[in-house]
Amino acid sequence: MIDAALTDNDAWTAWPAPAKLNLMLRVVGRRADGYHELQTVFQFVDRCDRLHLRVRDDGAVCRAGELPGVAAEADLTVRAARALQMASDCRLGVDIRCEKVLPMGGGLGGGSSDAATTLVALNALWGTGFDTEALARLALPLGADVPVFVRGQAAWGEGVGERLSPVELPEPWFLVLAPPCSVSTQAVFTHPRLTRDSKPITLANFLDGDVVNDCLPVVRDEYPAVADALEWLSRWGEARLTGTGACVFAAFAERDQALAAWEQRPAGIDGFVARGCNRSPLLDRLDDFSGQVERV
Ligand SMILES: C[C@@](CO)(OP(=O)(O)O)[C@H](O)COP(=O)(O)OP(=O)(O)OC[C@H]1O[C@@H](n2ccc(N)nc2=O)[C@H](O)[C@@H]1O
Ligand SMILES: Nc1ncnc2c1ncn2[C@@H]1O[C@H](COP(=O)(O)OP(=O)(O)O)[C@@H](O)[C@H]1O
Repeated sequence: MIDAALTDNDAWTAWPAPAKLNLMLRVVGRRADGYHELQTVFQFVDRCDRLHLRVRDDGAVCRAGELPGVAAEADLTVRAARALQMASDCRLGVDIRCEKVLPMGGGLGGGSSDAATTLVALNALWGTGFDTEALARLALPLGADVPVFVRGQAAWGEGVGERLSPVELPEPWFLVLAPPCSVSTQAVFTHPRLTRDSKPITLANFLDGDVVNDCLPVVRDEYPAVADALEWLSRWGEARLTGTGACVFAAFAERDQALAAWEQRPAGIDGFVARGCNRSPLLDRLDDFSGQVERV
């Protein structure tokens, strides 16, 4: 258990929950339960939601603040905290405030990342002592994308995204555009025209430039705002869809190039420029925190 000085009084701690990009995504099959078998490459970007956590000694898990359209009981941060409590018999509780920066339902995995950050941060704050493997197992029932955020390393993913192998990739700058529409992951995966039998590829094929996202044709046809954003972005480089969208992105060697493109964006579109990272900012924060605890 950590020192009382770090859990006392108004001791809020802040933790980053970064976005991910799917640098490619192939749908290679469908399981009996309806879930799809994927091949994907995850990389983080240094654009993050910020979670504020304050340990409580009464065991309650309370959300402080609102998240539009998400009831407290459905909030992935609350569900993650409860999952950790159940797995550990921990008697401590937490107040959770999420400073939302990432667009919701955009394929950037913000909700999944919030859940992963809650698991990792509370494991440290509550002193529950799970290792990364155990936390990743707790993460999967919360969502297919949660384990990669717990592990915090860019990864080649298979299965529903839970079979992960760390990869070292170039870390370019990305211009990410968030078209003004929301795409339902479930609607894409149940779409009759979704390709579900892509031939599996290898990491070497991906590194050689095979960066197809099988969800793209369906999403582009059904969501004109995504089609427009892709068309505009393709002036600057290879325009890709992350996950099931709606966000699209392109890579740039230099930050200034990405910012120059961003300056010329079409009116009414949101987005940001961020750096690709193979190591999640969450791991750096965890190292800082652990160093702090050791010094107390
Ligand atoms: C497609 C991906 C790629 O990274 O990203 P997003 O676009 O959502 O960010 C993920 O696999 C999404 O993961 P996540 O958003 O956690 O999905 P879940 O909540 O587990 O599933 C939402 C719904 O999508 C369908 N689903 C999801 C994943 C998958 N491999 N096959 C599916 O058929 C299921 O119908 C499920 O009910
Ligand atoms: N803390 C949370 N942050 C964002 N979304 C959440 C959260 N908790 C639950 N959700 C739900 O998860 C859905 C998917 O969110 P998100 O991870 O942002 O998108 P995506 O899965 O497309 O990358 C949201 O539309 C919302 O209903």
